Amino acid sequence: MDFQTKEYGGNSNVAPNSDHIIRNNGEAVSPRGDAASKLESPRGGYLSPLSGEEKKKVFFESKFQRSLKSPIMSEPSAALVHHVGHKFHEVFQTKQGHYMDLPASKISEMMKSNNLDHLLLQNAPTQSLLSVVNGILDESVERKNSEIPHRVACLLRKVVQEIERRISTQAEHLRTQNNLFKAREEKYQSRIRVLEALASGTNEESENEKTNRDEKNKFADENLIRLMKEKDQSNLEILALKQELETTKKSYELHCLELEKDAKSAKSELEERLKELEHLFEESKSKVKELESYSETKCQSWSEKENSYQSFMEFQFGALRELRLSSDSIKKESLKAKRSYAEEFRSLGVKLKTLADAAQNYHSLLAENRKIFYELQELKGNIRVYCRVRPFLPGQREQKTTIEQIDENGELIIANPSKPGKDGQRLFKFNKVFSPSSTQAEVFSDVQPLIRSVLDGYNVCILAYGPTGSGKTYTMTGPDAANKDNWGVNYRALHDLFTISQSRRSSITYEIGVQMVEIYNEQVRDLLLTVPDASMHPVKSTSDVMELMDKGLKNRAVGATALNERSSRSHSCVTMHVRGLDLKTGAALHGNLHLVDLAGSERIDRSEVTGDRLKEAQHINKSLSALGDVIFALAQKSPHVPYRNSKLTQVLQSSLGGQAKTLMFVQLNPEVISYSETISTLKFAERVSGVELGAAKSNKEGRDIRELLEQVASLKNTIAKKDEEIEKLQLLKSVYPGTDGERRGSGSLLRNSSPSSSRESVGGTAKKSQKPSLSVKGLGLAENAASEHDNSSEYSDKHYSEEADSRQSMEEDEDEDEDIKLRNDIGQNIPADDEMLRFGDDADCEERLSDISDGGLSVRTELTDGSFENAIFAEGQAKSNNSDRPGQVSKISRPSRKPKQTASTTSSLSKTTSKVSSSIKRTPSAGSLSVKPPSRRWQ
Ligand SMILES: Nc1ncnc2c1ncn2[C@@H]1O[C@H](COP(=O)(O)OP(=O)(O)OP(=O)(O)O)[C@@H](O)[C@H]1O
Repeated sequence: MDFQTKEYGGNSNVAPNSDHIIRNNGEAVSPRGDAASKLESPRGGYLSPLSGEEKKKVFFESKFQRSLKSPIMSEPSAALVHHVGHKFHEVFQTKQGHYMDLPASKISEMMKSNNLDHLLLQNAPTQSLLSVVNGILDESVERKNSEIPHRVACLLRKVVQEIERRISTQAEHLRTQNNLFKAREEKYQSRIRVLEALASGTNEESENEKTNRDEKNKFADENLIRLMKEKDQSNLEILALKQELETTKKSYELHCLELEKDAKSAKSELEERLKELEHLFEESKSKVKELESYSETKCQSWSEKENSYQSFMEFQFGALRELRLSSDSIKKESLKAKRSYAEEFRSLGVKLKTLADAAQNYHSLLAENRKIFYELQELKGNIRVYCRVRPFLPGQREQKTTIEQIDENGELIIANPSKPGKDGQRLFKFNKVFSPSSTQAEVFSDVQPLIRSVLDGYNVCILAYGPTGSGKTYTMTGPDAANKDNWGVNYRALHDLFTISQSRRSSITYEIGVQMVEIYNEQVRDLLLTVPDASMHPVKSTSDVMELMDKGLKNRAVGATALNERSSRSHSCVTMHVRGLDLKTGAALHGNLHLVDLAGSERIDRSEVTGDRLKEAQHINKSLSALGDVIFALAQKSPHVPYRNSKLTQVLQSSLGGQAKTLMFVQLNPEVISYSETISTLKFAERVSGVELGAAKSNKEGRDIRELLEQVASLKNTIAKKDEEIEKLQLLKSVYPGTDGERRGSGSLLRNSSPSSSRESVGGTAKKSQKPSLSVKGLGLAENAASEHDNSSEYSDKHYSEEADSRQSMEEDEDEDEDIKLRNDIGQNIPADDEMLRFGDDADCEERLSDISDGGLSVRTELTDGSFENAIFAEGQAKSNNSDRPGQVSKISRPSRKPKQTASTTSSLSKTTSKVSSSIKRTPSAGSLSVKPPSRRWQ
């Protein structure tokens, strides 16, 4: 039975073939799926315009195909058929043509209704089943015995049963279809009948109507074709959509697979994570457990601690209670003690007040006493000596110094670099010592009162003495291109003079003139003019003076030495002449101010000079030596002072020996290399500070010396009274220890003041003969000395009369002869470069003023054999010794300046003197006698 052939029987385009099956989409496909055997669809690309019958057939066929696809047909879908058929062939044709050899197990498996092979059987295409049947039958035919094994028979039966089942199903379906067709046919028949009736009823209709109907039919046919086409189109679209759906399904499946894969990997990941988390959870659990146990132990220990603290606190509270009790009692005790202390303090306060009052009294007395002492000093006229130590210069590498100590009270300790320790130290005392750090302003502040006294009619002389490069010019003038801050004494003094004179102009009118000379190689030169006479320049202001001074400084002879790059090779002297007129009283006054920058006192061997420089140095040293002689003579109160020995001493005569106020700056180099120079300079300075010039006297009219002496006497009485008071205060203070310093101070002051007053009575105010001795005409320096007699002379009158000159020169000649003799006798003709050292050498014999009392002076002379000899001079006695110079204590132990009184002619000298003289003979000079300054001796 070939139902498919039957179905396609009417289609001329399709060759009915039992090897073809109908697919779901209506295509006839060979069971092998061969594309070449693909049947062309009646609605395919070969579609031609169909007749009405053909259209009906096509319509029918499509319906039939749909019914074949319906679930009534047990034929599986084309894809399934293809798949299952393939599988089915695999099962049965693994050994082609050997159905008989199929294993029994396989066949029995296939028999089982739930087995896969059974399913294969059920779903296999009918053609395949038939080919199996045919195959089996062919095999049995081929085999001679035609025996079919039981298992194959069973299989055959099964296959046949399946075919039967299908056929019966198909038959059933066909019947149903047939019935359906019949019903439809009837329906169409009735319609046809209706149409025929209609057609017969309209036979009479006109030909036109027939044409119309034909047209309508034609139109309907066309519509049908169009619809059919549309339908085909729709079918194609549906097919495409289906295919699309298939591909979408596939991609969806793929996507699903991917998703599934992702989900699987995510799942595995999550599972791993979960495992990890579980692991962590486990770990945390164990940690929590650990922590719990730890906190438990902690809790235990804390509770233990709490207990112990509790007990400790209780103990502490107990102790605190006890402490409070004891502190209360201590408080009470302390209050008691406080009260008693307050009581004691009160009484102490009362005592202290008494003491403070006493101290205040003491201090005022002290200040008063000091003032009196200074006044006395001024009246006494000692040459003031200020020492100034130069700092190390920039670039000076050697920083070792000989300056061991500088005290405010004017003490200076010099250390010998070759003798370390106390043994190598030497103490000097001056009015003031300025350290290297002292400023120009500080230095000037100590000079200022002297400068001011010039305007009151005093003569003032300020000298700078010291070795080369020690800062003499710096102190007097200032450094090169100095500004106001580092102006030296000169500029400041002049500035001060002008400032004060201006401030006093309502009561006194002043005229000021300036001179500037230098002494170079024993010649006096005017620095302001090129002529030898010193010119006097009236000046109106500081700037006038500064201009003149700058001019003068430029003219000054300077040269380089090994010790100083720009060494002053001359002594320079700036002199200010001040004349004042009191507008109220009509009194006239005149004062002079000498500002002297001495040439450097260098050792020739150190300065390494030759030729002209050597000559300069020799002159410088000679003049300084002459200055030393004058100082020595003044210190010794010698009746003869050798001013005439040098131009320098002549220029300074009035300042050194007159009633001028004289201040000497002793400049020191701090370097170790300058040690011997320093010592020599200091020894010289020491001598200078011991020189008494007598009371300074103002060159004011109507002022009498006697008044001053009376003043001194009354001052002495006042000092004596104050001393008594101080002694009383000291006694009072000794009751309250802790004020020793003051007591000591007072003591020292007592020691200073008392002998000075005594000494005053001896040394007193020596009135010295004043001789105008300067040969330089018009210099006016000697005017100071002659001022008492010269008040009426005109300011411009600078010349002394011929008569005076000749008289003076006779006297000077005598003095000079005497000096030369003396110098020859006592061996002073030592080399000029070493002359100043005469004052520095230690004497074998030392004269000490051991005790000074009001009535006289006791001189204690240390003899060479170590014994001492005392000589006491009363004021009268001294006077009788030297009627010209009352109170002078010269020639006690000093060898006579006369040749007959020297050590070589000892016959006229006393035993003591001869002893001293013989000791002096052993020293190179008479100047080696050491006369200590009063300030040092009295300590
Ligand atoms: N107090 C000081 N502060 C700073 N520098 C100083 C001081 N004293 C001196 N000097 C410097 O030391 C050097 C030498 O000083 P100065 O020329 O004044 O010495 P001097 O004693 O006048 O020398 P000479 O005798 O050779 O003329 C200069 O350069 C100077 O500026």
